[in-house]
Amino acid sequence: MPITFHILPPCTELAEALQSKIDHKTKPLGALGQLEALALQIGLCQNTLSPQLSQPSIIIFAGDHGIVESGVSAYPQVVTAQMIGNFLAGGAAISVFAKQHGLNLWIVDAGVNADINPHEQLIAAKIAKGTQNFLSQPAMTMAQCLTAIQAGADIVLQRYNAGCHCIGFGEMGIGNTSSAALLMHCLTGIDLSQCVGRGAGLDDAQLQHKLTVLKHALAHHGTLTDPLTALSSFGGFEIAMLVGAYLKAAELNMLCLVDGFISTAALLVASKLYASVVDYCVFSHVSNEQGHQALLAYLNGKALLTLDLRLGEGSGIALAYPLVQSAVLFLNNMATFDEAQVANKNTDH
Ligand SMILES: O=C(O)c1ccc[n+]([C@@H]2O[C@H](COP(=O)([O-])O)[C@@H](O)[C@H]2O)c1
Ligand SMILES: Cc1cc2nc[nH]c2cc1C
Repeated sequence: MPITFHILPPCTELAEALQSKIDHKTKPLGALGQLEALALQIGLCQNTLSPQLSQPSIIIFAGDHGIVESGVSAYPQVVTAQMIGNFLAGGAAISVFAKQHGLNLWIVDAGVNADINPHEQLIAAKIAKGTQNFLSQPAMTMAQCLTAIQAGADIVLQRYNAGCHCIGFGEMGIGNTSSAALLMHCLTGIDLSQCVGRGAGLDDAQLQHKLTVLKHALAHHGTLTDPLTALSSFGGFEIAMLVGAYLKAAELNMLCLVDGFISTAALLVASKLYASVVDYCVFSHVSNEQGHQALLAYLNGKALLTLDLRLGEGSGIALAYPLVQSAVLFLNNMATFDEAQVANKNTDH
């Protein structure tokens, strides 16, 4: 890959000590279930027995998609730019939930088809005003794709340097479930019909049309199995930036929170470049978008929440964040059997 990341699997040296710390807490062995696995993962990612969720942040990458002119979304393209206004004004679901949980929120213009006014929470990184329609040409050039990956990585490095060690990535882009579905099909081999869903809200007939359009796109490009070629052919600028963001976060040993279908498809691309990136990721929820469950299974991911969300914009991350917080808090603050003078499990029979 022309851009290099240095991603190692999390160091397992502390695994035994972390498990022992978890097992000595005042609870039946294993009784905190998935939170125990989460605490262990966070400790391993940060390589410490006492992890911290400093400056937890969500970054939303936004971009527009040329394929929208082929009628694959229930909503018009202009919604992407309008929702950026809503994010910045504090009126979107993610604005409300991020504020509820004390999460910093940043919005990245990765390639929205409009001029966006400067704002203190806006990061201007526009590659172009939307991608090309991938029905008959690549969505972007390879040079644009690499620039976007690097930009996503640079944005994460800035947050890291500002003290952030726990980060989640959301996305906004009318049409981007079409990109995600094609990426999933090309890189997993799962049948296209299993990867294509209703997105922001297609009816049955519209869903059939979307599947037909995406089949035509595949017929034009062929089933691309090289991750960067698939990404530049079918991706959005926001998806390419997400790829760079995940890879940089993993390189920096940051805990990475994953949102819904599109965010997970971007992680799939990243994992085909560097498999260990997934070890740094926590899957916040299973989206209602057709394909997400199979995609999580492909990545061996176990999601924290099943709430039938299909919103994107990092909303599942914000909702799952209190569970991540609870995992860290029990590991750091719960009493051991000795400290609380509680009798431990019988070992004499
Ligand atoms: O996160 C998800 O699982 C998810 C599922 C369906 C739709 N979305 C959001 O809806 C938009 C894409 O839907 P569509 O139908 O325009 O491709 C985009 O802005 C996503 O954030 C997100
Ligand atoms: C209104 C709206 C809000 C969204 N947020 C993320 N994707 C979205 C798609 C639509 C259509």
